[in-house]
Amino acid sequence: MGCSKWRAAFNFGHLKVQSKLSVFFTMIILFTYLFYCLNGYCDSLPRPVYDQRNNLQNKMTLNDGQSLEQLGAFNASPVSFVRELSHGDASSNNISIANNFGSKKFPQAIIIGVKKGGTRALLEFLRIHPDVRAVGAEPHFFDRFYDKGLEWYRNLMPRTLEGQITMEKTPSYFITKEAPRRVFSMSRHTKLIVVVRDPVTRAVSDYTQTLSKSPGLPSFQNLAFRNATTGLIDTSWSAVRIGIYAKHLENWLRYFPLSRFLFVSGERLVTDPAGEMGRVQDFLGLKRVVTDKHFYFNQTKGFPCLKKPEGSSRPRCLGKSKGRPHPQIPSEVLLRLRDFYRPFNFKFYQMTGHNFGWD
Ligand SMILES: Nc1ncnc2c1ncn2[C@@H]1O[C@H](COP(=O)(O)OS(=O)(=O)O)[C@@H](OP(=O)(O)O)[C@H]1O
Repeated sequence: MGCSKWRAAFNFGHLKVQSKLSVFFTMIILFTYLFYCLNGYCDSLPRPVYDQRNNLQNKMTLNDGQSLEQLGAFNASPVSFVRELSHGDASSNNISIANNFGSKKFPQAIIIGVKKGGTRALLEFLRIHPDVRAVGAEPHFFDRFYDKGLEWYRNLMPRTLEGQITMEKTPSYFITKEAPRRVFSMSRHTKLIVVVRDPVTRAVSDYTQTLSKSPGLPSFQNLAFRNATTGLIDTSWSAVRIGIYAKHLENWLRYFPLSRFLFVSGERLVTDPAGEMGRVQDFLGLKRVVTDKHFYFNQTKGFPCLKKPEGSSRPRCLGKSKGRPHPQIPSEVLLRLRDFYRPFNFKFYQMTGHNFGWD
């Protein structure tokens, strides 16, 4: 009797130890999995079936040039819990654990230019929209990293749910010869946004940026003129070349109809951000969620800033490299440059059907 009581007690104790051990091991497995995921390795786990299908579709895209939408890749279903690393630029390098569902899709809309036009402002304003998800940093896929392949590109994208738009911005696409053909072969339905700004101011802005990195840079006029006495403009200088918008647009129009483009005025993006954002949201087929309620004019910065940027409840202006004071350039130099751009600007107004009022 006494013996069997001990045996029962021992068995019971044994069971308790066993269940404690199994709880302990389950916890270890769970924590290891969580740790694994938080370090971003979940993506390297075997892919869900839909992903393999997309991979196949990508290969088909490369072979026959058909768009992915036609093949149904944009209708991919939700995937498992994965940490999302926001690809923000240095100023918004925040890690979020949100957005566990959805899939990485090719961008349906790209801000392709122009450098110093106000592209960062536009992207940050768009990111407030709940139906827009964008890569923060510039991927430079269609100009620098095309060799890495479309899968590499798609992997850079944030996850989106059905109805959300994936976006990126890389202003150098606009002046890259191969970019139109490459974007077209990804999807001919891609919406293209170009933020344009008075090419003279843009050139000075471009020069200011280079000067901030290389203080020993020759003067603006030294770089802008091939011959100072004749006033011949050096079109090989990128700060000048980028502003010949008509020439770059011609290259894009070989692949995309005008209806696929939206030209945003860089000037109006500063003076009337809500108005310009209304046009952008209409073009993207989005509800007009971003309105004048989202902006306030920051007197110190001299630019509109966001009351509530994406992922924050505090007002925020763009970083110091946006809205920099420009060096004083002699007025005759600016006038000469303005004369140089005039015919190109008119051609651009004709091509786009929009007078930007730079002349
Ligand atoms: N809201 C707001 N805040 C700050 N800056 C603004 C804003 N809206 C437009 N801009 C103008 O954006 C210019 C920089 O353009 P980008 O963002 O296209 O530059 S870049 O090509 O990505 O380097 C930048 O050029 P600079 O003034 O020469 O610095 C600004 O004039």
